[in-house]
Amino acid sequence: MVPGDRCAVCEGTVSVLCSQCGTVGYCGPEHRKDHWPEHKTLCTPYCIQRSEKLGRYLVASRDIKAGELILKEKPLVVGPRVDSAPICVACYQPFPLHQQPRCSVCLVAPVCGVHCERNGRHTSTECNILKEAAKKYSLTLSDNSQIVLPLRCLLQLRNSPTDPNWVSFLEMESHVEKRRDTLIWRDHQLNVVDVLRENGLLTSVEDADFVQKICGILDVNSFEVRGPPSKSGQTEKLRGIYLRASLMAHDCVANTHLAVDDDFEMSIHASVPITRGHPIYFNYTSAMQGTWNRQMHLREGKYFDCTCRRCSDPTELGTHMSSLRCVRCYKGFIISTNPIGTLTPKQGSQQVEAVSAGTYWECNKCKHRYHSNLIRTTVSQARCLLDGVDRSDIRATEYLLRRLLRTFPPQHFVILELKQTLVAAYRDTILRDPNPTRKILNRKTELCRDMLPVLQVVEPGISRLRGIALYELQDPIVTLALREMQAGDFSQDLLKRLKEAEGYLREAVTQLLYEPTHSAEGQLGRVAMQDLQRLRYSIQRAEIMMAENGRDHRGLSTAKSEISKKRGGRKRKT
Ligand SMILES: C[S@@+](CC[C@H](N)C(=O)[O-])C[C@H]1O[C@@H](n2cnc3c(N)ncnc32)[C@H](O)[C@@H]1O
Repeated sequence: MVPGDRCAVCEGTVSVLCSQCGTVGYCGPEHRKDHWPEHKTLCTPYCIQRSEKLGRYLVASRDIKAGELILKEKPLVVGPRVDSAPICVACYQPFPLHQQPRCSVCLVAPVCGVHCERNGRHTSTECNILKEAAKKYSLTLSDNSQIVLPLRCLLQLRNSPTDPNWVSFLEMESHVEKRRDTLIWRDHQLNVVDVLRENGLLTSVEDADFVQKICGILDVNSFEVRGPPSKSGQTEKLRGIYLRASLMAHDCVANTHLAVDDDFEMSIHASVPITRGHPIYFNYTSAMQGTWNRQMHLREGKYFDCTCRRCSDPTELGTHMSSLRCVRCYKGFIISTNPIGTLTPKQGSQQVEAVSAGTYWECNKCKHRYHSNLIRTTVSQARCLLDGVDRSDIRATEYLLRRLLRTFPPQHFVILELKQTLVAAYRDTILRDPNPTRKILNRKTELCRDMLPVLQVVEPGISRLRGIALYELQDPIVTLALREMQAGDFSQDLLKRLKEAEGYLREAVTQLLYEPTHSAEGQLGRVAMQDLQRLRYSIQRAEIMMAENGRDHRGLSTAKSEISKKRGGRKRKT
C-alpha cells in the first residue's frame, strides 16, 4: 500500500486505499468509511505524477469509464489571444468597425459600454492602475490585445502574491529558456514588456524576464475558449488558464473530451475507458492535421517533440492521413521513413526545416524513394490551392478535390479538409433548396461516410467531430427515405435505410450530449434528439404500412391462387 503509508484517520498502518481515487490510505474499511464525508470533496479519479519527459501530468487513480466526468474547473483568468482583433476586455465581443470605445473611468481599457464596465471583468484594480498610467503617458490598449492578459496576470500576482492559485500559476511550465531571443520572445518584448515599461506599469522589482515568464506560461498552458456569441452569432476566440486541466499531457489520440460552457467552466470527460495508472491525455493540436503539422505546432508552441503512437507510425495508425499516392507504381502509399525527425527542436521553423530535410519518404509497395522536400512542397501547394478555393462554390471545390485525388489518397488530411468543406457547402444548398436532388443528397452521404473511419481512429470514443459527421450523414439518408414514403413507396430496403439512419442519429446524440447547451454543437445535439424521435415515429409508420401492404399482398395472393385453382379446375375439365 503506497499512498500516505499511514491511515488518514488514526495514523495506523495502511491496509486499504480509497476505492474511488486510490490516493488516500486507511488502516481498514471502517476508517475509510468514517473519513468519506471529509474526503469526498477532494476525491478525484486522477492524481498528479511527474516524469523527466512530461513534467507534471495527470494519471487515472482508478479505472475511469468512457463518458465519466474527470474534472470540472473554472478558469483562473481569461482574455484575448495574442493575435486578437480589438475586443471589449469585459464582454469579449469585437467592436463595431471604426469604433474604439473606452472605459469612462480610466479612459484606457477597451470596454464597450457602462454595462461592461460593471460586469466585474475589468476590475477596479485594473481600472485604477490604467487611470494612473494614463495621467502620465499616452497609453492605449485598444490596438494591442496582446498586452491585456499578461497585464491582468501581472496585476493579480502583484496584489495577491500568496494566493495559492497564483502561486500555482507561477509553478506552471513557461519554457522561458527555450524561448529566450526567439521570434515570440522578441514579439512579447516589443508589444508587452516595452509597452508596460514605457507606461510606468512595471514596478522596480518586476523585470522583463518576469513578464516574459508570464507570457511563456500563457502561451504554453492556455486553452482556446470561445467568447459569448455576438448578435450576429459570431464568437471570438479567447484563451484561458485552467490550473488543473493544463496539467494533462498531450497525445495525438486523446482519451478525453473537453467542453467549455458560456461561463468558461470546463468539463473534462473520459472519451474512452482509461485504466488505473494510465495518463489522462488531451490533444494540444487538431486531430485532423497530419503528423508534420502537428509536430510543428508542438515544437514551436509547446517546446517538445511528440513521440506518441500516432506520430511514430508512418501510416498514422493505418489512416494514411499524411501519405501520398506513389506516382511510380500507382499502387502504394508514399510514407515517411522517419515521421518524428531526428533532431531535437530548438528555435523555430528553421530547425524544423532541417529536420524534414534529413529524411526521405518511400513507397510502401515499389520502395521508390522521394525526397522529403518534394513531399513538403506538394502538400504546401495543395494547401495554397485549398486556401484559394471559394468554399461556397461546390463545382470549383469538387473540381479541386478530383484534381488533388490524383496525388493524395482519399484519407489524406488535405482531402479530408476539402471533404469537410464540401459537406458544409452541400448542407447549405440542401437547407436552401426545398427539393434537393437525389444526386446532391447521395453525394453528401458519401462524403460523410468517407470521414468516419478516420475519425474513429484519431478521435475514438466521445468526439465532437464524429457527432457532427454522424448527424450530417443521417440527414440526407432520412430525407431520401421520407420522400419515398410520401410517394407510397414502402420496401424492406427503405426500412433498412431508415434503421441505419436511426443508428447514426442515436450515436450522434450520444456524442453531442457532452456539449454545453448553448454552444452550436449543444444545440445540434438537441435538434438531433428531436429528429431521433421523429425518425422513430417514421420507422413505426413504415413498419405498419409494410405490414398492411403485406396483408394486402397476402390477401391478394390468396385471392389469386383461389382464382387460378378455379381456372386450373376449369382447364382440367376442358
Ligand atoms: C500544458 S503543460 C503541461 C503541464 C506541465 N507538464 C507542467 O509540469 O506544468 C505542457 C508542457 O508539458 C510537457 N508535455 C506535455 N505533453 C508532453 C508529451 N507528450 N511529451 C513531452 N512533453 C510533454 C511539455 O513540456 C509541454 O510544454
